[in-house]
Amino acid sequence: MVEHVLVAPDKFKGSLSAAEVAGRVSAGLGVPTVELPVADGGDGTVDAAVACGFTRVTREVTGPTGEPVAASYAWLDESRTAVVELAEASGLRRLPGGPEPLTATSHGTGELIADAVRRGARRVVLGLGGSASTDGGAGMVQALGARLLNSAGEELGRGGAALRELAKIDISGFIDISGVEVVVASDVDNPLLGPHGAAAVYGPQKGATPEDVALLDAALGRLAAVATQTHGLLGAVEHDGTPRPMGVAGAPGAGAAGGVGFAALAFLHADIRPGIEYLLDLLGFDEHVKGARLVVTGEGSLDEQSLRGKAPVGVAQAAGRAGVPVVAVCGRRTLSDEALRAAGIEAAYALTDLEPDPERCMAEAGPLLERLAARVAADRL
Ligand SMILES: Nc1ncnc2c1ncn2[C@@H]1O[C@H](COP(=O)(O)OP(=O)(O)O)[C@@H](O)[C@H]1O
Ligand SMILES: O=C(O)[C@H](O)COP(=O)(O)O
Repeated sequence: MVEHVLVAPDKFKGSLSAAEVAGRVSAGLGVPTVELPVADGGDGTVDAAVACGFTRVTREVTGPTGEPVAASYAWLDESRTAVVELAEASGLRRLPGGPEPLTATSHGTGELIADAVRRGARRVVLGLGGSASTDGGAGMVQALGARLLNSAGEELGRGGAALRELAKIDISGFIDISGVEVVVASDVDNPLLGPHGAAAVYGPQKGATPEDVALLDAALGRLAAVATQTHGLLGAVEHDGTPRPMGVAGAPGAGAAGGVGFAALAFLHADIRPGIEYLLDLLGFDEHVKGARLVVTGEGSLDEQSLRGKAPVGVAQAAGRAGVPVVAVCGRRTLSDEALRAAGIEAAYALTDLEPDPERCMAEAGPLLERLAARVAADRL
């Protein structure tokens, strides 16, 4: 049998989806390939799951600003697994106008989870990243039946800032998730609070000013404190009687997606896993890499961030375990050859090597990528 090339890229954000990248690379290589578009839990995760055999389920849910949005999750009947990508319902890309750091909500993500649970999900994979909100997952758990109340017993409004008024959480109407395994796939390991927390680190990319960051951090602290006091909150008390949610607030990943990581731990009993590793398992990477002579991975920008658990490095590690060499394609790169080799990537090919004008690189990404892949083939195959 002719050994195949496994083409397993992430998207080039802003120009090509992961499936489009895989298609163009295959066309340019001109040899037998297996295409396995990948994702790390953030934008494009549902698309990657659908490309590897999941069914797309689309629902109208609440967007980050309260406007309705059509959002999808991916569903696999055999294992009754739902892949819910937070960015689909509650992502920056769903903001109809400018950012709304104080009031953006994760509500729609909770609606998608509820839909998957009603459909009979045994496992819900919740992919985090690219969120518009810093609400500690408040909207998500409200959509799942929790009531977040102020001292007058009134339901809190939308968004993170409202949590400053939180006095009580009533979970008597919470959806029954017994028998549902919830796994959070996250590419960040920040805690909920403080200088490395959700508001401080990711608030600014959602439009938060320094004052907003301070306010949101305090509001998230209030959520953690009230969650700790909430009698009967899932996972509220460890076996030895110590309260869980405050500990949970410090857990790596609790600060992902504006604190949705925290809510998933405290309310959904979730396990948090490194996004790309978990997704590669789910997409069957180890099966596909067997017998391959080369893996081609990639993403839009190969930079310092890539080294911190982004898809190409995760792919390179997994391919390395199987003894298969890896090269990467990208739109642009700032990493040196040495840094790439240390991460297990033998060489990287950038569109900007072919076309120095960044705008044309974005606009003509598809045809350029085919040409770039032909270079990879000439060098490597
Ligand atoms: N066709 C392209 N040509 C050059 N650069 C690109 C292209 N597509 C995406 N990029 C660059 O990649 C960036 C997105 O990075 P990417 O790695 O895809 O996502 P993320 O940073 O979210 O992981 C864009 O802002 C842009 O700078
Ligand atoms: O706040 C978020 O959504 C993430 O935790 C960080 O998102 P990013 O990795 O997409 O920047």
